[in-house]
Amino acid sequence: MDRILIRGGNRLSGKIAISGAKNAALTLMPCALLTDEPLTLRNLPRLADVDSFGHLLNELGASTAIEGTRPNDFGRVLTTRAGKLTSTVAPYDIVRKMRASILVLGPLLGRAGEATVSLPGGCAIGNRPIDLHLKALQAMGAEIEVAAGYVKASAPGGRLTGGRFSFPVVSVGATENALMAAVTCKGTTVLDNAAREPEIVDLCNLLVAMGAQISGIGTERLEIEGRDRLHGATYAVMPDRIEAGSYACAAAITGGDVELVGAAANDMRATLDALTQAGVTVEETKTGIRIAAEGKLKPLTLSTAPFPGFATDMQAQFMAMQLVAEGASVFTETIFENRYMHVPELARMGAHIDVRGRTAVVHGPAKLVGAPVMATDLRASMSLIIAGLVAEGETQVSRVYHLDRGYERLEEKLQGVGADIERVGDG
Ligand SMILES: CC(=O)N[C@H]1[C@@H](OP(=O)(O)OP(=O)(O)OC[C@H]2O[C@@H](n3ccc(=O)[nH]c3=O)[C@H](O)[C@@H]2O)O[C@H](CO)[C@@H](O)[C@@H]1O
Ligand SMILES: C=C(OP(=O)(O)O)C(=O)O
Repeated sequence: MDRILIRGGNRLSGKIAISGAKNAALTLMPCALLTDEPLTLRNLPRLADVDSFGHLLNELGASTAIEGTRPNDFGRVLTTRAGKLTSTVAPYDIVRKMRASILVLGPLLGRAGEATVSLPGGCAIGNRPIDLHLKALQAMGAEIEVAAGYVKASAPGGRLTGGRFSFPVVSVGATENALMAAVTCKGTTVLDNAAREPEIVDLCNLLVAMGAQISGIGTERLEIEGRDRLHGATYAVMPDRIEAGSYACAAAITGGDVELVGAAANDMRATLDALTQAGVTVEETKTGIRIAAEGKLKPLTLSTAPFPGFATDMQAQFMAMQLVAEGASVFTETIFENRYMHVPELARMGAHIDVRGRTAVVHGPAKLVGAPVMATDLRASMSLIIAGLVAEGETQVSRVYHLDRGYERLEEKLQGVGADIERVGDG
């Protein structure tokens, strides 16, 4: 199994190209199931999750063609055509690899009037139930049964009907599933307390490009007028705000000066505000965002929240960055119940972090020393890389398949700005 080796101490400087967003790609790809015409997505990142989603679409009868498969290509173009669905079953073998597979439920039900999707189960960061996905679809008339590890859903008479649903908790995935079903409904659907993440806006914009009628885009109330038919479209995936934020933390911890080329500042204000509060210079440039750090970082108090709040997907990377800040930083994780798995691994490198329930106190500054550490989930893995950039000696990160789910060519991008980092195989 591959490992990543980092020898700490290099200051990062230069430019990093930001890839298309994983979490947008994974909700745009299932939209191909909503039409018999081709859907072309540009700026698709080269990631394990994107490949798994392509396999799932093919399993359902779609044909996919990817351009830009040479090793040096960034931003692939994927054309998917689901002319005729040959199956409405998303099997366990594929779903277990990628939780986002649950996002075929809404579009399959909308287009075919039926869907059978394996329950995604929990994952390292929490239980992650899907009750709100199901309740939102039930509000559109879906009949749902959960048995033997599968969700079996059908639309009476073959078509969903518009309904009203208010999410008791903000859920990105449930809002996405509800939207993709609502665009096919007979009549109007109103979704209240909907998620407002930029990836939801990206999804709405694609659906509109496919002929959907949605008002309230970017707000917590979405009103969707169902359509008899959607058509194909060509659409570019938004830049990855979490990848950009991760490299911002990497640059800042090394006292570096890096331009995140292609990053969209409006999608990541809470991240940029937190960097500014830590004493990092954040400057919007013509082509992206410049991150420059000098001197000691200041401690932070951060609490995760749905957008526009501070993203849970940025918590681990900020925690790593704050290891070198002058004083105690306080983190509160409000979205997922088990998202501090990086803490014991960071402790192996010399970090002092106290966890009490949802709160973690980071006692900085720590003297970090390289160690063998284990990646436990995607963003936790990135926090180990960030700490490794300033640790004395060599840090070895194992289980790098977590990183490959969400960071396109991580080593290459970090090498390009001066990091001493490489991937090695066991053989
Ligand atoms: C592929 C993708 O886009 N993943 C993102 C998505 O995950 P995902 O869509 O799974 O996260 P949600 O926004 O749904 O989860 C938010 C909270 O709602 C709870 N919940 C969710 C659904 C449900 O039916 N019932 C329920 O109780 C969850 O347990 C969690 O506590 O948003 C998360 C929150 O920003 C991010 O961390 C993930 O990176
Ligand atoms: C938690 C994440 O992803 P997923 O929902 O795909 O597990 C993430 O991107 O940080």
